[in-house]
Amino acid sequence: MYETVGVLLAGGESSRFGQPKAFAKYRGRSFWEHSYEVLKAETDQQLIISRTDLVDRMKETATCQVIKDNVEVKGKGPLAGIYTAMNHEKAVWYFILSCDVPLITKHLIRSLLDLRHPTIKAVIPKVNGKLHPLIGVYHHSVFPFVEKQLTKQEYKIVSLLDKIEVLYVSEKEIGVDRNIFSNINSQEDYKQLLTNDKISESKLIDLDYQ
Ligand SMILES: Nc1nc2c(ncn2[C@@H]2O[C@H](COP(=O)(O)OP(=O)(O)OP(=O)(O)O)[C@@H](O)[C@H]2O)c(=O)[nH]1
Repeated sequence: MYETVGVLLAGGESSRFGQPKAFAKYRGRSFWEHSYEVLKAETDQQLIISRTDLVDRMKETATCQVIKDNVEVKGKGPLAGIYTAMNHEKAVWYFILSCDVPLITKHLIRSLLDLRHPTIKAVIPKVNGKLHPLIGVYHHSVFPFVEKQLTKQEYKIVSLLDKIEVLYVSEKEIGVDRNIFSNINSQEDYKQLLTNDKISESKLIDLDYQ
């Protein structure tokens, strides 16, 4: 049994994005590869949970197992991905990470893992009052709660957080910029990401030039 398994959630419909967002490119790499890289650096083993039609493409690059959601929970959203991962690979802790946060850093993953404690079941960022349950640490004992929620067709992850002991931590407490939590749902979000990037890159060039 591993101490920490990094779970990359890369399934879902991407209906707001209009195409599988896991494969959108940012700085020369697919979104999912950005999440995979930080998990690989900070966890003992990694697992990617995705859709049947995307699994083969990810296997070309990933050096961990890439599996599809369990058939009985398929199409039920991120909670289904968490269920599939916990059911497939036994670990003490799981770092759950979505595939649509391309600014994510290893430092953030490590900082959240460092906050694990025997009396809590999850460590979740709360940024400017907004929860980020798909960038968080979960203890294995959360699994029965996940299972029960799916049985009751209660798919919201915030409902899960209401039932377990959670340590909420702000970006200020971790000492990171809130931009790294940006998650890309729509083409508008994506355009914004690329626009911001060009601005920051040009700023860097200007600074170098001075
Ligand atoms: N394994 C798995 N991952 C999922 C599932 N649904 C969403 N995800 C992942 O969870 C994260 C958040 O997904 P959302 O943006 O809420 O949902 P989505 O279905 O991808 O996109 P929308 O259709 O636009 O809501 C992303 O990393 C998705 O890849 C699912 O059913 N299974």
